[in-house]
Amino acid sequence: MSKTLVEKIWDAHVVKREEGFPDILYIDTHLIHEVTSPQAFDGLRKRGIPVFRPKQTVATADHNVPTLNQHLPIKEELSRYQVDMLTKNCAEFGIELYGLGHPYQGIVHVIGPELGITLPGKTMVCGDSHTSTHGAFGAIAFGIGTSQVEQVFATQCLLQSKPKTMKIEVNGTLQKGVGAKDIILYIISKISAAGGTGYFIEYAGSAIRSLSMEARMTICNMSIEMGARGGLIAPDQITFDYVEGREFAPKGKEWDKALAYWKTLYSDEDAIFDKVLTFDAADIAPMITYGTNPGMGMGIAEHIPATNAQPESERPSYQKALDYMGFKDDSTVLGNRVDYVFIGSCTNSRIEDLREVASFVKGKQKAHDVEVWIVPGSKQVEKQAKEEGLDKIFEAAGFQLREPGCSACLGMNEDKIPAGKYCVSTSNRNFEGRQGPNARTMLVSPLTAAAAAVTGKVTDVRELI
Ligand SMILES: CC(C)[C@H](C(=O)O)[C@@H](O)C(=O)O
Ligand code: SF4
Repeated sequence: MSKTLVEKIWDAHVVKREEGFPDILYIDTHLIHEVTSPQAFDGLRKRGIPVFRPKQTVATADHNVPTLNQHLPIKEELSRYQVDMLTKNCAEFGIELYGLGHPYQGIVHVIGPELGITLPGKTMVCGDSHTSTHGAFGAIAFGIGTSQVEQVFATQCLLQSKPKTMKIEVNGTLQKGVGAKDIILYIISKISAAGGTGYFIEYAGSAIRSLSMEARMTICNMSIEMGARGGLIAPDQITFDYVEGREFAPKGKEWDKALAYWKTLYSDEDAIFDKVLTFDAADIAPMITYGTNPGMGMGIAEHIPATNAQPESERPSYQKALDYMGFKDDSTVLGNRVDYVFIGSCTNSRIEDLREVASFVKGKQKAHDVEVWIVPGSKQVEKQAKEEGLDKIFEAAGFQLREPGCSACLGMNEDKIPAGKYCVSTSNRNFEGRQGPNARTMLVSPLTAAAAAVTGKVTDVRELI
């Protein structure tokens, strides 16, 4: 029987299936961080049980870490406590930790791929919604809650019912100045922040196939922002080339064996998806969000949709979102003031993102009243950026290159955007207060963020390249 890619990987991991019950699904890799693991460790302690397969668990400190002076003790008390707890728990339960100061430390969804921990065909979970990022390799990767973290610790399995499948095809060629972030913001703006609810999404089509691994990660990362359980892309030569030689990737005979299996990981020609959507890459412009969920996005030169054009029941919340942002319906955001530019997060903090920004700003200066933060996704990205001299370009432009962590993606550490300020951000969520109480977030691509940094206002990057 023909199968979708999700079905192939899922079925290969079912330990037990019983009619009328969720499957018992084997989990190959469990990633953890300081926010969603403490209660799960406490649960184990209360029950007096160990982590069943600690070698299949990897930990990092990312959400609560400062991005300046990481060698000093963490100033915020709660953050320090969270990070200390993770260190203590990992030591007690025998889990490898890439904590502050470790050369592999970084955002959990950045370090998995770069270390070769993320591989095609795997099942991967983390107590974090953006675990979908790892799907870029053709893995089933999804976020879980803290009680499920405890379940995986104890059994290396999860009770899960098989998701519905959706295929999203993007075909054709992208316009100049348009990248992966614009593709995913465009898709979410078309199907809404709830449009993927209940589905596992496979991204396909020529525009997706032509993307680098890092760009594919940007796409899969935001699957959760349309409510999907996860997103993935069938592995191909681009995937294999990326994985080969990485620290924990299979080597020698193991590599050959793995590769032979990975080459079987695609949706069969006549596989049936529960839903199929198709988009044309040429229709996608540089995107920006104007509201308080990632579905409230538009081409940067368009006008904010009219409140009257919304379904009547949604008008009050639509208007509330625009009020929060200080925007009027049917107006443009082009030229709007920008106070902060944040280039970072598990969506856009990898070396290609930094290179793209650097090549745009080389020889340019940031606008004087804008604060620009570049936060690499990991120590390795930071190191590489410096080796390539990107730090010098950022410095000359007046950008601040900080140390790795989730940073201003969410207000859980010292990096917060002040109330009322506008932040053009390469992160993935623009919820009220996400970047700090009353901060206003506009989600964009790294290139659009770089353009805003240089002009000090919302700018159509197509006019500058
Ligand atoms: C803190 C964590 C649980 C959360 C998530 O699950 O996504 C965070 O990473 C986020 O992006 O909001
Ligand atoms: S960078 Fe942002 S979205 Fe990604 S894991 Fe950290 S807080 Fe969540």
